Amino acid sequence: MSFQTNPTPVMNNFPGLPPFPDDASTAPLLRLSLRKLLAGDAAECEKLFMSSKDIGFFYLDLQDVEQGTSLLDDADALFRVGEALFELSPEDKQQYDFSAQNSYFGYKAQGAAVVDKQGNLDRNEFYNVSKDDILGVSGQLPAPETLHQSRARLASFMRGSHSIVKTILTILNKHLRLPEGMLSNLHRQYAASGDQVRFVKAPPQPVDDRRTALGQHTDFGSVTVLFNRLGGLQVLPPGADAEWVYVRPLPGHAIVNLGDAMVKFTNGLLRSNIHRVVAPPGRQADSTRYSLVYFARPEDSVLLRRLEGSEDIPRVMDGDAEEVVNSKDWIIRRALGRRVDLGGEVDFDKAAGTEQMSRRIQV
Ligand SMILES: O=C(O)CCC(=O)C(=O)O
Ligand SMILES: [Fe+2]
Repeated sequence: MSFQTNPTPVMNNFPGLPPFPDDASTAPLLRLSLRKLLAGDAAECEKLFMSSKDIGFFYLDLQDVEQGTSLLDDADALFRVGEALFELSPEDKQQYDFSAQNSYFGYKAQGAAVVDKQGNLDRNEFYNVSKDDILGVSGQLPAPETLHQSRARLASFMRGSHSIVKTILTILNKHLRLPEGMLSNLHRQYAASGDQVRFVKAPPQPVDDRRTALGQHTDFGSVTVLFNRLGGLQVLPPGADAEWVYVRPLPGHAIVNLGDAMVKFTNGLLRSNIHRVVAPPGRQADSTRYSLVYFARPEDSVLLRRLEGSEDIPRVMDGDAEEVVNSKDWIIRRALGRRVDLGGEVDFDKAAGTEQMSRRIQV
């Protein structure tokens, strides 16, 4: 297969879905090429570092290299798996909610979590599939037949996404001037971690009652690779007067963003942007919205704190010292802390991540 060397043209809309409205305000995210990043193109790697510091979100063009097109094929296949998965009856799906066992893998019904301090409930359902389960690092969780049949596809998608995450981490490692391989070694594919695929479904909302489907948050882990097709994802740019803007989905691209772990490792040098999901804009609001996500997280036992070994990473000031938590506990607290169906009181702030730092508001 041959690939062009110029940036691939952007196709604005997904065939078969209503278009994203041209008048919606959108985040000006950079569009990076996976092929160039893999080739070590200096300008492209610099753009990756800048985006990771300023916004913490970018598009990754997957169309110009085989590793990218095969990930796009896997994502297409898994979109179909996601549709079938959520067709199961509510009772069938509920059997796979493992939150009572302190696990965030498996199913989360719509309305099982709060989206804000006022206690409004979410409007999407999830199914979280563990990387360790699919790649044989841990035992297998019970799962619906649809997922059993898709294990090979899930494994391929997980390996492909993980490999892209490693490419990103290696570039960031170099630009941060950390000892060689440091970030990568905290994210070994075959070590126990909270890495997961998430299937998401949000049905169209009533015309007179459109609300936030997924509350504002920063992602809990290191790097997120996201595929969505309808608008609705919004980011909050830095600064006190910032207003929410949409991230326009682009065919052939993943949306990549950094999570809390990267903020903690770099004491705020890299940014994990606050984002949320609202009803899709314009004519898209009447369609069912699906997304597919790969969340890469540090290995379970990794402590989330400033990494040693680079003068470029700001020192933690006296008085700013934070509680040090390992990756596993951090994710459990964040993932389950806003669930309303676990019998306890929900303390919205206790389940927070690096949102406050993400705002970049000087106090
Ligand atoms: O559905 C999306 O576009 C984003 C989902 C998301 O932010 C998440 O699951 O953490
Ligand atoms: Fe997210």
